[in-house]
Amino acid sequence: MIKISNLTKKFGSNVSLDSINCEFKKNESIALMGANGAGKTTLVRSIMGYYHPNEGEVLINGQNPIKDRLDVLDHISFVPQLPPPIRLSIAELIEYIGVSAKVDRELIKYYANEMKLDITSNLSKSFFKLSGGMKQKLLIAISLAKKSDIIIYDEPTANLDPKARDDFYRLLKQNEEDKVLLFVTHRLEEVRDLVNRQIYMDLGKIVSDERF
Ligand SMILES: Nc1ncnc2c1ncn2[C@@H]1O[C@H](COP(=O)(O)OP(=O)(O)OP(=O)(O)O)[C@@H](O)[C@H]1O
Repeated sequence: MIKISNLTKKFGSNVSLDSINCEFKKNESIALMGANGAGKTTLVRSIMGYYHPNEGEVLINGQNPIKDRLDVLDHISFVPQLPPPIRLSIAELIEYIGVSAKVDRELIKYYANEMKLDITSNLSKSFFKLSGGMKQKLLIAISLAKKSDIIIYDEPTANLDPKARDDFYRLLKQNEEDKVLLFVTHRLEEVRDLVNRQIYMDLGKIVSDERF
């Protein structure tokens, strides 16, 4: 589903991705790990077409995420490390996602409820004014409701309390079949039951890649 060939991304003279070659296939759930600055987020962003590579390419189901951005993003659910500064109210955001990404609004509410996020009494509240954990819960609910082939999480649990993390991992376990799940994390112990492949990056390279 995702094929990364000889991918190099530099910022100035800093090589953030150094000739990465890697494939992610259906039913693979990958923990992507490595020290701060190893290149994990740059790799994730390259998969989503945020960056023009210096060399090499990414293909998602044969499509280029820069040239075919909208088509590619249609297949991806993504929750970033830090929630974006969205100024819409929760009701407006759900409506926007429902229309633009054709996500079932009721399913968003269902997953929000499963994540113990009280949407109903917060509908008019600005996303911006939610707590860090509430924002993350809503983004997770949207990511699950979108029913994408590819789910990418970049350290999504930092703001979640232990109960919410358990809820999240339970829902994810129910949703991983027939998908690629790419999970950037520093806490392997939390996702060990969820993943079947473990990749370590260091200095922009993949230094270990194990399936189990
Ligand atoms: N937009 C950018 N402009 C300049 N340099 C960048 C940019 N994004 C990332 N880098 C650099 O690329 C390298 C890899 O950063 P990246 O964010 O991919 O690391 P990471 O593995 O996700 O780290 P962390 O675990 O801290 O999130 C770092 O040296 C970082 O400074």
